Amino acid sequence: MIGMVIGLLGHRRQVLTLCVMSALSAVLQGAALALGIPVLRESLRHDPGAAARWLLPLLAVVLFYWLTYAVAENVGSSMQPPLRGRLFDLLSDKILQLPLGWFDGTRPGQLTTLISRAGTTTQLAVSAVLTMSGALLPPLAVVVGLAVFAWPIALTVAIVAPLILLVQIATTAPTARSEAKEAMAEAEAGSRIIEFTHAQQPLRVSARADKGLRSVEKALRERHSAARQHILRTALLLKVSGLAVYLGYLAVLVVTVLLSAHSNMDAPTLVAAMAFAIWTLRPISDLPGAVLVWQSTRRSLQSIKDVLDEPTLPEPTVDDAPLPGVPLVQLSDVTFTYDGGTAAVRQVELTVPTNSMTALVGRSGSGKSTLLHLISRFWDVTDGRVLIEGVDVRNMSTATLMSKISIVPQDVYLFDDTIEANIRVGRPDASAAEFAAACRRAQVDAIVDELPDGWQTRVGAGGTLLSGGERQRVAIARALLKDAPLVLLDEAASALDAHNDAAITAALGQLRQHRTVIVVAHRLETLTDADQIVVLDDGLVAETGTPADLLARDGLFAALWHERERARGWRLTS
Ligand SMILES: Nc1ncnc2c1ncn2[C@@H]1O[C@H](COP(=O)(O)OP(=O)(O)OP(=O)(O)O)[C@@H](O)[C@H]1O
Repeated sequence: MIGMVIGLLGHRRQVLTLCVMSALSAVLQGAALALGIPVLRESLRHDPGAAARWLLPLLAVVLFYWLTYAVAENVGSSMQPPLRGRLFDLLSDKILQLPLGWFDGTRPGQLTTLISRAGTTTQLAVSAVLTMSGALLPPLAVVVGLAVFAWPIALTVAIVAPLILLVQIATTAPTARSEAKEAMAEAEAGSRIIEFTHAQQPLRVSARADKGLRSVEKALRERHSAARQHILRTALLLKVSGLAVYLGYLAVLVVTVLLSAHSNMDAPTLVAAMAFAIWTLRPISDLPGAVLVWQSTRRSLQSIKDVLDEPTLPEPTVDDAPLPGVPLVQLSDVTFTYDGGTAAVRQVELTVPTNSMTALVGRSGSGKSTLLHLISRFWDVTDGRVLIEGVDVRNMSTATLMSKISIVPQDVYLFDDTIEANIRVGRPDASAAEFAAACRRAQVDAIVDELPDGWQTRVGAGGTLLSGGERQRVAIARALLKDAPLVLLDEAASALDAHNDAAITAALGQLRQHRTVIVVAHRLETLTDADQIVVLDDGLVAETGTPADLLARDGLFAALWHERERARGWRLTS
């Protein structure tokens, strides 16, 4: 684990100083106790002079012990903030480098748990070093001391102590397993509770709230049973290891009795040796707890290491220069397969002329969002090339690529901050006039008029104070303010209210005036307004053309169009 801490977090000198000082102080603690053996023996012999002669070295060892322990503790506590800081730095740097696609699914939840536990992990790693050395080394030093005065008793301890350790190791392994199982059950129960709170609306609408509750109850029951099993195993471990230690005491007593009968060792030597031998076995009972802490800290460090080892997308050292006069976006023979899945998009050819609007259409799962993600390099293509201004996105730094793209996702995430701060994320140094113009064009000022504190209204975590359509308008204002040449927009799949629908149509109209827009289109207005429609079917481009051409062709687009038209009760008039 020490190598892992150094490998992950550096601070080699402090970590090694901590280990050396902890080990030294533990050995000195044992030596101080070992020096107590002759003091006790000479006192029992009523020879205070001889006993006093041992007191001076004893005092020197105690002082050194105190000094090294103080240094170890000081190093341990003073290295906590830098270790924790380094861990947060590493994790946050990694978050910035990980491909955006990595954050799909359950990973953000796991990352949150890791980050929230990171502080405790470094603390536990340091205290595990102190506890382990304190439990192991002093008994060893005392055994060496015992060997000088009463070797048969030292030999007994040297045989009994490893046996006690073996018993403890045998009982610690299942306890470690039950601890890991409990941690997993706890994480699962946490996820189920979060899911249950988030899914209240659909659950109640479908009158299935009890079903959601049942899954929470099941997870809680499993967590309860895992916790119970862990408590039982821990109790058993403590009892069995306690019993092993008592049997060890008994062995020392038996050997002492045998020595009193069959050896010429005097009573003071026997009593002193026996007392310290019994003491030697005591700290061994602290070991199981220390080993459990050691193992769980190791597991936490391993999870952190796994995240840090996640592959990042390669970054070029120098960006390729954009080519003049080429279409803004070109996809050439693009195929992409998610880990372990089948190809989500296949052999896609797509040209998006500068300052045009391209609408991606297709049934659910046909690959529309995947195409948007590949253009913004959430992932690298499996085959083919994505070109922006004629440059392969793999030959562009993330900063350059992101300066060219604004993304308006379907589920817009807003920070728990004011509405103004959320829009200014697009371009923090925008002037007041630029900010006002972007908000007007995205029709956000109409939203703000209704809010209690105007632009300074806080929108809540994720933006829950606003409706989905309003959040998209805020994201469009961000995109207008950022002024990137390419806007990738994933329209909300669910129907918007009439007011938001009209506002989004107007905002999109503003966006497309000076920018290239690629939109995953769910609304008929967007389809009518698009310069080009690309219809995807099971990852393949099935049709490409203007809305009128495709309707005339009466193929997949026409079928999708009529489905949506029926759903809205609309009819194409132009
Ligand atoms: N992160 C992922 N890991 C694995 N498979 C994925 C992932 N995201 C999407 N897929 C799969 O890739 C295929 C294309 O999905 P994609 O989300 O691009 O389709 P879509 O047309 O945007 O669908 P929708 O309209 O429902 O959003 C689907 O089969 C989907 O299950």
